[in-house]
Amino acid sequence: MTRTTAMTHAPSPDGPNKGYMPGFGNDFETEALPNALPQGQNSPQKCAYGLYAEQLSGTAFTAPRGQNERTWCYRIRPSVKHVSKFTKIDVPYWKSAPEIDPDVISLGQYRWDPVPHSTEPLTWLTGMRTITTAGDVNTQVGMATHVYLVNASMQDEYFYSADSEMLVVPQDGRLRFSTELGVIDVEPREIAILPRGLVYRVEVLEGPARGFVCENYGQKFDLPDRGPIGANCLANPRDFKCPVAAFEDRDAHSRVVIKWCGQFHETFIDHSPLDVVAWHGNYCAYKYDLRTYSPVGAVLFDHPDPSIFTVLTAPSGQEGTANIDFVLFRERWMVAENTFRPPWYHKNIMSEMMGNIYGIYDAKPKGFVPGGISLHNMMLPHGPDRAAFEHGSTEPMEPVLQKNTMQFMFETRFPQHLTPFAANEAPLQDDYVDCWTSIEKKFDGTPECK
Ligand SMILES: O=C(O)Cc1cc(O)ccc1O
Ligand SMILES: [Fe+2]
Repeated sequence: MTRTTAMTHAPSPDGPNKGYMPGFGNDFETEALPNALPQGQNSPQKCAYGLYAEQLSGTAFTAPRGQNERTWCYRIRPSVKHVSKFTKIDVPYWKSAPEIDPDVISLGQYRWDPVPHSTEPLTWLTGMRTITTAGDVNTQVGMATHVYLVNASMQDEYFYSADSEMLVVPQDGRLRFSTELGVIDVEPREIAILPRGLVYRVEVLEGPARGFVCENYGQKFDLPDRGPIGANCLANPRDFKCPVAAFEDRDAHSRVVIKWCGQFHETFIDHSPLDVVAWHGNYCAYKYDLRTYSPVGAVLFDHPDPSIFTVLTAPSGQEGTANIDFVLFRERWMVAENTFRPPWYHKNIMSEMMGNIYGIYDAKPKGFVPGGISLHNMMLPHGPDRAAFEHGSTEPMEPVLQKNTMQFMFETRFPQHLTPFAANEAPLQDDYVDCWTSIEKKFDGTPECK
């Protein structure tokens, strides 16, 4: 995929983008101090303000031009000054693949109530609760899904994941990600993407905060090709927002935690590592407002595959078979005639993890509540519950505005394995499969539709 052009200046903080630069995968440039960014070259002998030049490579140097991502940072100290000796630490609820517990059965259809907020202080690190893992973090394939419960800000504490790109889907509360490349604030109905290797601190703007995370071990999320849909709709590139440069020149005893090959390590330094004064490049953190997603669907009959609602896709190397698809079910008109409009019954080679951001999901009018999760693993049958089937097969075929609805799916080609937390501690609904038990046999050998 070929990327679009550069923003050459930061938008006004009062303009429509309020401190963010619009565009997906753009080659951005931004500076928090005038003329901090060298022009015409990356590595001058001496940088302005005594800054150090440093490259952050998000792809192999030789990745094809359309995929090649890197950012040049002009910073108060090189990153190597932001680490000292590493010590391994325990972050017991944050798991990585392969994590296959012999006592946990992942084969099944599962649904959870929202994981309750905690009364104990929990940060982005201590509040991460892994639900499933898939693939292998060491070979950079697959993913993990998490619920985060955050009610405490990180103070003089920073984090980066060498393992993964993190897709954050808030469901409750508001968070601030102060990153090396600038500040991203997110709330429910928005998402944030934090690239592999980028250092950040997470603060609570409005708590307690809860949401979902997809930790992508593989190739980065990209916009899906639109095929015959054409140049517009679904997620439009200009609605992705990347922060302008912002830096901290602050001395304080600080802890940096690094996730690396599934293990966590800490190191202590005497200053804030968020010291990038200016940067240019196309490897960056960004956010996206899910309300700007323009769904396209069937306008006459039948129910298309849910891939029609893909927001972002992370390729796996096999064309058309994603490591992860991030799919959004949002408000839309249902107009198909002579059609069973809810999702059809289904057995899928891909594994479907779903979360409810708000409202009612048409296949499950009860039980799949905001903050809740469901998992329909590889080749396990699922579909509308009895109430949804009865409604969908008898409702008048008039246009219906499906209101108050926003759910998402992390769909992966790899089977997902439940963590012991998901199986034993999280509020698993023991009776989930009963939602299909009372589906009637309607067949009686006569040809009439029942
Ligand atoms: O609810 C699900 O399982 C997700 C889903 C939605 C849809 O519209 C069609 C198929 C599908 O798997
Ligand atoms: Fe499905």
